[in-house]
Amino acid sequence: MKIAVLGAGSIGCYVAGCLLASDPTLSAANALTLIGRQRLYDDITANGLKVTDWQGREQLTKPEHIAFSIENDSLVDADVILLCVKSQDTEQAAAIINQHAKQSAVVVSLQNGVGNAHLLRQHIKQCVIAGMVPFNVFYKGNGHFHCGTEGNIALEDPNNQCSDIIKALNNASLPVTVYNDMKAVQYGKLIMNLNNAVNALSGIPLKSQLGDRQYRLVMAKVLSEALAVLKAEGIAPARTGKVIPKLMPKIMKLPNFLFNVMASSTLKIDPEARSSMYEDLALGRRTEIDYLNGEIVRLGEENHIATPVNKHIVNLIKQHEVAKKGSPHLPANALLLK
Ligand SMILES: NC(=O)C1=CN([C@@H]2O[C@H](COP(=O)(O)OP(=O)(O)OC[C@H]3O[C@@H](n4cnc5c(N)ncnc54)[C@H](OP(=O)(O)O)[C@@H]3O)[C@@H](O)[C@H]2O)C=CC1
Ligand SMILES: CC(C)(CO)C(=O)C(=O)O
Repeated sequence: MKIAVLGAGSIGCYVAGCLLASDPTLSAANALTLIGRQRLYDDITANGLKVTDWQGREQLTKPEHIAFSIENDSLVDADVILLCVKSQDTEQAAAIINQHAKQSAVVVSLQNGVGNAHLLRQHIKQCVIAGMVPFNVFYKGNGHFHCGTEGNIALEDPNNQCSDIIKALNNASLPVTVYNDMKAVQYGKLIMNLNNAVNALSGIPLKSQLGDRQYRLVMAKVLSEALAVLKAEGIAPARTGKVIPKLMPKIMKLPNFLFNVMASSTLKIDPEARSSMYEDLALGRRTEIDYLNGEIVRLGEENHIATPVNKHIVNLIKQHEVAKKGSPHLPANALLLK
């Protein structure tokens, strides 16, 4: 099996680093190629790929064992394409797959957002598998990618086309759970991802942000709006972490001492972890806001349900995307409409 990671950033490099470190035959057979940008090409071909996690994983793959390409035609012989670009780049990635990949390749979307697999199916002929990555990965520089939270990768596999990649991921200690109803899983993850923007605007690590009741009260409002909208759409988001989505607003409202008791058993999170949207603001990149809180605003409009807090958060993120000055470090009360 030849694997290509299209969009080698935080998730792509972490997954690739775990796969390469766990199976030396992948690099010996040139069976895993990362396709990404010059910036990470320069870093990884100089420093190698180091993957660590909050539970003590520490694996290094040396530069000479890594195939990193900035050319899209490196997709040509891939049997499995792990698609790890941001949602706003999916359509362009589909065009690249159309141009360069084999018809028999299986394209696995490891992206956040609920529409990527559907969009891919509209544009490419290859088999598309919807996936979901529950854990957080943060790029620390010098080829180092750190995973700061827990969880199994979720995949669908209706026609048993993923057994080899699932085996490889499991072997790399990236356990996979196969779901029949990925739509519910993706909406469950969307619910979790509504915190990405709050975290990016706060500018503090996820653990500190969730430990602060004022930010949690913002999240309670964001989540209540989202759950009302999904209910109107007839979507029951699956539980993707330890907490049932519909209980989340209540949990967010708990006083600190009760929240901390609950979090100590359900929320395993590295003190340094931050959302991918924080990283996007920090690096002056476009964020996925339109596909996360923006999706709730869109569904709210379709169902005539007001989503003022999500709307305000979408506007704030867009404002700070344009400013390109990183996180604005806003206090919680600035995330609520006056
Ligand atoms: N980071 C995290 O903790 C998590 C992220 N996710 C999801 O995973 C997906 C990927 O996120 P993440 O890894 O953080 O994103 P990154 O931005 O770190 O990685 C994506 C990389 O792909 C590059 N890219 C985009 N288009 C192409 C292309 N056509 N050819 C080659 N490279 C390309 C981007 O470059 P450029 O910046 O120049 O566009 C970027 O370097 C997102 O949907 C995200 O929501 C899911 C769970 C956790
Ligand atoms: C932090 C996490 C894991 C959940 O919100 C995430 O998906 C992201 O950073 O994009």
